[in-house]
Amino acid sequence: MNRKLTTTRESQLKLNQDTLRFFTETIDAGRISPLAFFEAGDSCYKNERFYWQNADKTLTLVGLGHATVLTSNGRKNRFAHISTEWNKLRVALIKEEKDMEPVLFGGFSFDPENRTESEWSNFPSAHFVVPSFQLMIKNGKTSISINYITESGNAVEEFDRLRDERDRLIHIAQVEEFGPMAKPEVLSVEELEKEHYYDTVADVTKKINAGEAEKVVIARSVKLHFENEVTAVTALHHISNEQQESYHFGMQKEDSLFFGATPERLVEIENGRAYSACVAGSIRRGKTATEDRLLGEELLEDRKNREEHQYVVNMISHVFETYCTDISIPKMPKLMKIRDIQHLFTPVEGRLVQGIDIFSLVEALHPTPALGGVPTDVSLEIIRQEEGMDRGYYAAPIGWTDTAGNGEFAVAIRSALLQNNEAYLYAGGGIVADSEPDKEYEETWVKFRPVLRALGGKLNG
Ligand SMILES: C=C(O[C@H]1C=CC=C(C(=O)O)[C@@H]1O)C(=O)O
Repeated sequence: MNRKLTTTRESQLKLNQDTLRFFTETIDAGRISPLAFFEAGDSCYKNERFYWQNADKTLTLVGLGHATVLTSNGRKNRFAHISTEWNKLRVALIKEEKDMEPVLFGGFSFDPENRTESEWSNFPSAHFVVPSFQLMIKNGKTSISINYITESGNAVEEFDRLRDERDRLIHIAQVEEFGPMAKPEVLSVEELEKEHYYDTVADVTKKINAGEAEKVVIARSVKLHFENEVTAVTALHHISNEQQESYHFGMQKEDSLFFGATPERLVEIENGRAYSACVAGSIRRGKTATEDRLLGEELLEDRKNREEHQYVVNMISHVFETYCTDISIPKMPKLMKIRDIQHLFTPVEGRLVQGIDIFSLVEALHPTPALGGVPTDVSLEIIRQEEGMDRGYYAAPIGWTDTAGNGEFAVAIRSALLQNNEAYLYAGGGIVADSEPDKEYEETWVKFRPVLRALGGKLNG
C-alpha cells in the first residue's frame, strides 16, 4: 500500500491548530467485490454501512464507518440544512489530484409532517454520512478512500491508524469467504391493514371525483417474518442479483437496513447538467414476448395511465423550467421494461442554472406526483389522513453527492425496512378519478415482487 504522504497532506496532518480539516486519501484497490467489502465491515461497522449502485452500473459506492453524520429533524429546512453543513465540509477538504471525491450519502424521509408511531422511529427527517472508508467503482476502476474529518491539532497518529484499518478491511474483503447466501426462510406474510387499504382507495377516489385533488398516490405495507435473522449482505446480494436493471441501495442505521431496487431516478447532476425521469403508469409483464408487446402497447394507449403519467411530466418540466436552461423533454412517453412490470417513462434533462445545488433540486422535485399527487400539498394532506401509516424513507429521495457538486438521488420505491427477523415492504400506486380498488391492490403485489423475491417470499400477487 502506498504510505507516502504528500507534502500538503503531511503538513496539514501535523498542524497544531484546532481548525476544521477534511482529509481524504485514495488508493487503487485492484479487483475487489463491493459486497465483500461491505461484509468486511460486519464486525466493526455493522450499523454504519451503505451500498449504492446506479441503474446503468457505471458507479458503485460502499461506505463503512462514519467520518461524520449530518442529520436533521426539521420539517421545513432539512434540505437547506444538509446543504449548508455539507458546504462547510467541502471548503475544509484537503485532497490531492489523484484522490477521488469524498461522498456524502443518505436520504430524506417522505414526509416529516407525518408523526405516526412506526417502525421508522430511529430515522430522522434527513440522515447523511461521510463514510470513513469509501469504496468506489467508477467506469470499471476500483478505488478506496479514507475520509477523516477533525477539528483538533496533530492528526498524524489517527490517520496512520485509519490506514492500517483500511488495509485490514481490504484484506478481509479479498481473502475471506462470505456466505452462505441462501435466501431467507419466510415464516409468514402479514398484510397490514388490507381492508383499510381498500377503503382508502375508495375514499380517495371519491375525494378526487369531488374535486379535492386530481391524483393521490396511496401505499400500503406487508410484513414478513423470518425463521432467522436476515443479514444485510444477504438482502443486498439477492436484490442486486434479481433486479439487474434497477438502482440498488442499502442504508444501515442502528438495527435496521433500508434497502431496495428502484427503477426511478429523481435527479442526477453531472458536470452542470441535470437529469430526471418521469416514471408513472404501470402494467404487468407478459408471459410471452407477444403478450408482453401487446401489454406495452395497451399501456402506451391507456387513457388513465397516460393521465397519471402526464401529471408527473408537467411537474418535473415545471421544476426544470425554473432551475435549468436548454431543457429537453420528449413529447411521448416510452416503455421502461423491468423484470416484473412495465412503466411509462419520459426522461428529462437540462443545463443547471449556476449556484443551484443538488439539494435545491431534490427539494423542488420531492415528491413528484409519481409518489405524492396533484396538487402536491393537498395530496400530502390526504395521504397523512388516509393512509394510516408512516412511509418513513419509502418513496423518498436516497442518494449521494460529492465535493465537486455531482451526485444522484433515486426515489426509494420497491424497498423494505429489514429489522432482524422481520421486514416491512412498501408499495403504492397513483389513484385518479376512475381507479378501482381491486386493480390497485393487484398492482401493489406486482410492485412488492422485487423485494419479496429477494427475501424468499412467495410471489402470490
Ligand atoms: C408508488 C410506487 O410506484 C410509483 C412509480 C411508478 C409507477 C407508479 C404507478 O404506476 O402507480 C407509481 O407512481 C411504488 O412502486 O410503490
